[in-house]
Amino acid sequence: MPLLERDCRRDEVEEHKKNLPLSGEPEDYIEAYLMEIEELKRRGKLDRYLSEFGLRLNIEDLFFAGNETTSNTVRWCVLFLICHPELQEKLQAEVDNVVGSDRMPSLNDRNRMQYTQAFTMEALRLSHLTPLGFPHAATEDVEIAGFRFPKETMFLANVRRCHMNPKFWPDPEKFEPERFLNPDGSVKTKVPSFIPFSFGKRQCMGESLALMELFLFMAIFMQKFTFRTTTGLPHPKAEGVESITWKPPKPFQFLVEERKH
Ligand code: HEM
Repeated sequence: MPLLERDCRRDEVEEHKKNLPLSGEPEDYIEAYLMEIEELKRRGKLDRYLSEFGLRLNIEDLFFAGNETTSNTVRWCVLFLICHPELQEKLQAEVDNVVGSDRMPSLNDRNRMQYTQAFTMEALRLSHLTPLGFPHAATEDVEIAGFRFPKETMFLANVRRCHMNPKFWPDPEKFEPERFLNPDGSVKTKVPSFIPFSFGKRQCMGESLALMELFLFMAIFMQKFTFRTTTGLPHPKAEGVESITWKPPKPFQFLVEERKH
């Protein structure tokens, strides 16, 4: 039996099973899933799509899809901060104005912290963490724009090309959060050629969660710390590890200084 099938997340699921049967609202995803299995079993309607093995794979998927992506985007954000100390000052001014230093930033502050949101979006654009998205295959023969694609043709979303296309992004290599702001300072909601979470039926399920997390990371970092290079000079260039599937930033050193309010 493959290792994944035998061991993956078994302990978490077994731990949750000790709380069953539950009567009230589920407290987390695992409880909700297990309760649904129980309910379908009771009604004689359990099919092969819901199972404990499926649950364990789902948990593994969520950890994989949500963990590396978000943590690498935070690393990109820190790298862009040390490349652009002047933008870091703008972010700090925004959090100081909106939140101050007596309480932690929260998601309720998000709508009033447009520059922080725009900075994060620009980091997502320029890092294009998944340069070609994830591969998908046609489930049947299709014709698109006059081209015929047989069943099982592999399709890739060219995220890198969309994010670096000068038609949509003048001077595309430049890190410029203002691209994501309307003239009145509000954040743009529909941005053509911006697909960090891909698009269509299989687009990232964690997009809203990721944007919430990234906002909180940036707002809290900027309230509490200043990030600098070890030389005191701006970091020369934000470079990633070049690969067609995955683009984390190249390793870099930095100093974290606590802000005195
Ligand atoms: C900055 C953070 C993130 C980025 C850049 C990102 C990006 C992506 C991309 C490009 C895809 C592929 C979509 C496709 O197949 O066309 C994807 C899929 C997915 N993401 Fe994310 N993601 C992020 C965070 C998260 C988080 C926090 C979660 C959940 C905890 C998550 C869960 C998923 C799942 C479950 C899928 C598969 C969706 C499916 O195949 O139907 N992601 N993500």
